[in-house]
Amino acid sequence: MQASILSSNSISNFCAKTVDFPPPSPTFVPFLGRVASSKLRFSMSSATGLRTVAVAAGGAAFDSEQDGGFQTLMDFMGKRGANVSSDLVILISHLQYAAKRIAALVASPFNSELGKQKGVGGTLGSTAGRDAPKPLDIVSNEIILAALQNSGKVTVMASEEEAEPVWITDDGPFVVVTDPLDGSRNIDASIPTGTIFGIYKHLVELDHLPTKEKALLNSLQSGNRLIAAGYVLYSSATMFCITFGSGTHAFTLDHSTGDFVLTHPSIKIPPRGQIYSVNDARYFDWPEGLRQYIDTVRQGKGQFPKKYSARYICSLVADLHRTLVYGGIAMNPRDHLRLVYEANPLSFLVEQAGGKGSDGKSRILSLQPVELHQRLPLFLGSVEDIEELESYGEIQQKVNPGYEV
Ligand SMILES: O=P(O)(O)OC[C@H]1O[C@](O)(COP(=O)(O)O)[C@@H](O)[C@@H]1O
Repeated sequence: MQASILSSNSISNFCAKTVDFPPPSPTFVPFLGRVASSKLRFSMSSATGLRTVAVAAGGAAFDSEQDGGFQTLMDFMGKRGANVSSDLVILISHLQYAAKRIAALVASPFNSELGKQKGVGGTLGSTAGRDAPKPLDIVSNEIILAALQNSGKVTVMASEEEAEPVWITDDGPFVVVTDPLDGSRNIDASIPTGTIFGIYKHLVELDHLPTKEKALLNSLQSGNRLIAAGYVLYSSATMFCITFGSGTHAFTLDHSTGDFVLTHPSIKIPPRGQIYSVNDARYFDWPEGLRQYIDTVRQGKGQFPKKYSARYICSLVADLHRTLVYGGIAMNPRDHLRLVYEANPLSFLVEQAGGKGSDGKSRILSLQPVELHQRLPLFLGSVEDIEELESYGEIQQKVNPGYEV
């Protein structure tokens, strides 16, 4: 069957070609869905009939014939786009291994039994003994911690699942903050979940302090000191989305090889979307400004003269991933999400994609964390949508009655 994959009015970078569909090489498949939004170009090759040329971050091109059809996360870090230190390459390679283990865990037929044991047997306190089944977020925490330990590159890990930062080794060059399995409350319904992480430099100037103190201060660095951040989305595809401070790039897990393959180079969030994402069962606890904004865009009476749509998965990584791809706002206006583990890493990713991360008043990355598990309102998304929302004044929800669901 013949199909034209690109029309003549497509982005000027692309050459419109008629190719065999499905393509002769199955290795091409992961790229097909990205053609319109990425910087991939296609040209005909006499040998394979189809050749892929992609322009990665920093403009470095790779060629499918020379690279076997893909650019993996390891290729990207090692030689093509990110230009990161070998220490960071080692750390990320351990993190991607952890991500694959968690992806297998959340997809396991046995996970629902684990998930029901919330609050039992984990790091935060055990009442059922060592052999008790553990909830998935605790198991995920252990997987991440093991990966960081095995990397030899991490001094301290601060995790949403640990009351205190965990000191790992004195001479690791990095500090890692993480929410090992966000959205796990949805796991029984097979709704997407995600891992979030941020990477800072180890502050050697604090080395003289007692361990507890230096562990805490290393973990409380402001988001504008992040050197890398990412999330892993466990959904219909497992995606590893990362920034090293020069663009946001997403890689999709190829289950046949175990590689994360670059599918979304240099993500650019649309400057305006038409989607808002919020738990609007809380409408009557919202301040007037937020209610007015939502009422306005719902009716198509905002700065963008079309009615907005609502999407809310209640899984932050999934809600943000959709927002990066389609634009709009992903928000939680109450003091619920954590500055250190969620807001900072995700804001770094959003800013590197051209968007904004705000607490409704200030830029997230400029905030100085004062507590490890500090919570705050979070608004992430397209620049124009966030600015319009902020123009409504009070949008932070102060009433936080501790919802059960
Ligand atoms: O209950 P709300 O306010 O809708 O919050 C839902 C949010 O909480 C989360 O489940 C995170 O909560 P936890 O950090 O307690 O796991 C997000 O994934 C989701 O976006």
